[in-house]
Amino acid sequence: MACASCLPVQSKNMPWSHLGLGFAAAGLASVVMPPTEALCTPSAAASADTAGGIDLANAGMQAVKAKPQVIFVLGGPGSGKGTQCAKMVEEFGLLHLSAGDLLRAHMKSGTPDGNMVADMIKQGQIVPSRVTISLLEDAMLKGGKQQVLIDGFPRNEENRSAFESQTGIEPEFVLFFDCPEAVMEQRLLSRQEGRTDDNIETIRKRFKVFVDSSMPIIKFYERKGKIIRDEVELERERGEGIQTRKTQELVPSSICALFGSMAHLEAELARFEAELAGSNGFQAQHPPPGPPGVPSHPGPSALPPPPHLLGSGGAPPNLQASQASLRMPPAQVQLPPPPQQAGPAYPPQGPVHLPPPPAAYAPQPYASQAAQHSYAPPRPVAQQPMPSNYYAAPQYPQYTSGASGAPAAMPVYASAAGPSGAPHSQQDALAGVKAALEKEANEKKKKPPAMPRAAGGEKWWDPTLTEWPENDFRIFVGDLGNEVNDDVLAKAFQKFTSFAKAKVVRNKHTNKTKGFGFVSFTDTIEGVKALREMDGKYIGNRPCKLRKSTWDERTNTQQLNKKRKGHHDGKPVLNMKKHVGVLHR
Ligand SMILES: Nc1ncnc2c1ncn2[C@@H]1O[C@H](COP(=O)(O)OP(=O)(O)O)[C@@H](O)[C@H]1O
Ligand SMILES: O=c1ccn([C@@H]2O[C@H](COP(=O)(O)OP(=O)(O)O)[C@@H](O)[C@H]2O)c(=O)[nH]1
Repeated sequence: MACASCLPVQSKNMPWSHLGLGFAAAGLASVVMPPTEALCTPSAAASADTAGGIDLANAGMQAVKAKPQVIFVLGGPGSGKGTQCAKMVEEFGLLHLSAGDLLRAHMKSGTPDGNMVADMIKQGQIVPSRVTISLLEDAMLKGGKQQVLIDGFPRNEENRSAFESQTGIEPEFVLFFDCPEAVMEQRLLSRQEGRTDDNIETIRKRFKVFVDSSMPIIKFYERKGKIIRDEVELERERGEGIQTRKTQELVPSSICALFGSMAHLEAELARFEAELAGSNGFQAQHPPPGPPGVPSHPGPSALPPPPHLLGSGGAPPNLQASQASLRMPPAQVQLPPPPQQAGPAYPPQGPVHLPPPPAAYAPQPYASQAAQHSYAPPRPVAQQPMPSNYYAAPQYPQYTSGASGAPAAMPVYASAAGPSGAPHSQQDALAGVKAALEKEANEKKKKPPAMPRAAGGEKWWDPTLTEWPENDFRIFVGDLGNEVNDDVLAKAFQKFTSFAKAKVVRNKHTNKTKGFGFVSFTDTIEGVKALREMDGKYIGNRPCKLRKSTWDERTNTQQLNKKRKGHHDGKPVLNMKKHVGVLHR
């Protein structure tokens, strides 16, 4: 909570500017997010200036207002804003404020405003800005965090401009969950949170309001280059309607870029430059020159370790952990030969060659973290031998994109930014994220062959089908209890000598079993025998239901395409863009 004396000033006019010199400048915004009240005391502000032993004045840093860094999370009703925000909170420890939730809480206040809000929500209308913004402002102050996700706001132009003028805050970027209405409708109708607006009549009104009033906001931020769009990929899953995915890969890249660009990388770079231009002369700070003929170069930093390496005194545990999981081995930055004399004339100029990081350091997509607890433990960082003419740049959270581990943009040293090469704005970070996403999308296109699949009138490519033996006889096993896993299923069928593989199908997001699986046999006759013998037998604590899997009939490209009207040449015409499925049935 903010200190009492500051609060009235804060929530009215320029609420954040009095926070003054700050932790953002200390490079700690990305790592340490002290509660607002801590910053309201001169001593706390002073200690923030030197937190982690970094002398800001000497590092040549400028004071940065400690305004919250805001990410707007937008999308139609039911597009998954709340769901994905919860994941981001878990991953990055951000403050999540749902405008809708705040309004719903306000509804219960029984005040005239509260009653008005209740009516408007029931009608799917947008509540006047003054109400929503004051709720958001209060919640930001109370939340006391530097990075804030604002979910479901702004919903129209009036919301947007009022927020900006009232708080002085512009979003760093805007996550937009682009989801078809049919999917949103289905989700809202089964959301079952007892909301007065999750009925078909209001849902339709909300869709219209979204298109008429909120889409212009998306367009506005698109023009400013601030939109990060997450297009929903559809995937039909048995018994669970339409599922979507993808955000898990995109969001960490975006947030990572935000953290990186906002403060962390700037601080790292400032330290790096301060070191190079330091009054002691860089020869004194760096290791002895390399072998004859090899120009000497600056070595590892003599300055304090970067904040994310400070240990328990630094970041809150969730941030430490998530940053650790995003961390990469030190980049090797090839520097030009140093000048003859030390001094400010030696910031590194020209291009910097950053080798691609090993895939092992890619942040794990949420999907693969499903079975783990909130925070992935830091993975060990294998140090590579470093040639003597390389400089080990300080570690910082690298921009990696999703499971591919491909390096996302490196706006720090490589971007065409200011004279120091530092990223000057979130635009750089955003450009980095976009480049990373494009790269990732391109890499995905190049991914190893998947098998074509068709179900429910849709056709797509499914890479998981390649895990199975070729030309096998496969049985669909239904009615499995929750206790049946791959091992239990395998044990039930292992007595058949040509048994090859058993797999229980699980929800990618929750890892919960879907109650069915597949068993594969390399020999058809044995497969048929297993099918006859095992149908209705207990596996775990329930009798199973078996039938021959017809997956192969749906994976023959030529067959599929021949069936498709107007395509008789057998060329693949499946739409690969839409689906990356996990299931087969
Ligand atoms: N990827 C997804 N696949 C299937 N259902 C989802 C997905 N994301 C969210 N949902 C469900 O859809 C409903 C709406 O999601 P929610 O996050 O509340 O949307 P919003 O905040 O945009 O209105 C919730 O019941 C949620 O559990
Ligand atoms: O900034 C906001 C956010 C929400 N709402 C109201 O709250 C409802 C629910 O919004 P929420 O974001 O909770 O849910 P969504 O409709 O996106 O699922 C909306 O239809 C609006 O009536 C509003 O008026 N202003």
